Amino acid sequence: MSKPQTLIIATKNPGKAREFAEMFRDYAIEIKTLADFPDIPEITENGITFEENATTKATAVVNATGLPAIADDSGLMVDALHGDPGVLSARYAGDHNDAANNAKLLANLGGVPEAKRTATFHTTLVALKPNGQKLVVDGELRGRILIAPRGDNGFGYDPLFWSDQFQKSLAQLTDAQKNSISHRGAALRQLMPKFDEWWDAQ
Ligand SMILES: O=P(O)(O)OP(=O)(O)OP(=O)(O)OC[C@H]1O[C@@H](n2cnc3c(O)ncnc32)[C@H](O)[C@@H]1O
Ligand SMILES: [Mg+2]
Repeated sequence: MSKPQTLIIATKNPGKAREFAEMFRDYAIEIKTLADFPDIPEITENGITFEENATTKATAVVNATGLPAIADDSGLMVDALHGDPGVLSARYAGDHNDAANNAKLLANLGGVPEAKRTATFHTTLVALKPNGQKLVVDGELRGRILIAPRGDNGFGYDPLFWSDQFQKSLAQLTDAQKNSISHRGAALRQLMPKFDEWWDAQ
C-alpha cells in the first residue's frame, strides 16, 4: 500500500505549515493546508484541552474534504503564571496577534527573575482519516521566557522562548534547528513510526 497522496495540515498558521512541510520533505506525500481550501469556514477552537481543539480542527477538515488530515493544537505554559496562557495561547491578548500576545506575556512576568521564568511549549497532534481512524500524539519543549524579544524567525512566542540547548531564542534558529528540539518536532517524531500503519489499516 502506498502513503497518502494528499495530506492536509489543518492549520491557518503559515509558520506551523512551514515546519510541517520541512518535516515531511522526504515523504512522497503532497502536503496541503487550509490556505488551499479557502471555502472551509472558520473553525471555532473552544475546547478546554489541546486534544479537544486538535480533534475539532481535524474533524472539520476531514468532513469538508474527504481527505486525511493532521491538526496541531499547541500553546505555551508558563510556570510562574500557573500554566497560562495554555490552551488560550493564540488569543492571550484578545485577538490572534503575536506582538500583543508577547507584550502581555512580558508585562505579566514583570519582576519575575530569570530562574523563575521557566515554561513549556506543548503540541498535541491529531491525525484523522475519513474512515474515522485517529492517532493522537504529544510533544513538549522546556525553556525560559526572556525579558525582551530576540530574533526574527519562527512565529508566536518564539522570540521570547530561550533554548538552553542552542543558547538562542527559538526565533534565532533555522526551521530545521527548531524542529530538532521543538514541541511540534517531538510530536511529529512520535507520529512518524505509527504513520504508515495508520494509513494502511482498513
Ligand atoms: O489553529 P491553527 O490554525 O493551527 O493556528 P494557531 O496559530 O491558531 O495555533 P493554535 O490554535 O494551536 O494556537 C497556538 C498558539 O500558541 C503559540 N505557539 C504554538 N506553537 C508555537 C511555536 O512553535 N512557536 C511560538 N509560538 C507557538 C502561538 O501563539 C499560536 O498562535
Ligand atoms: Mg488556532
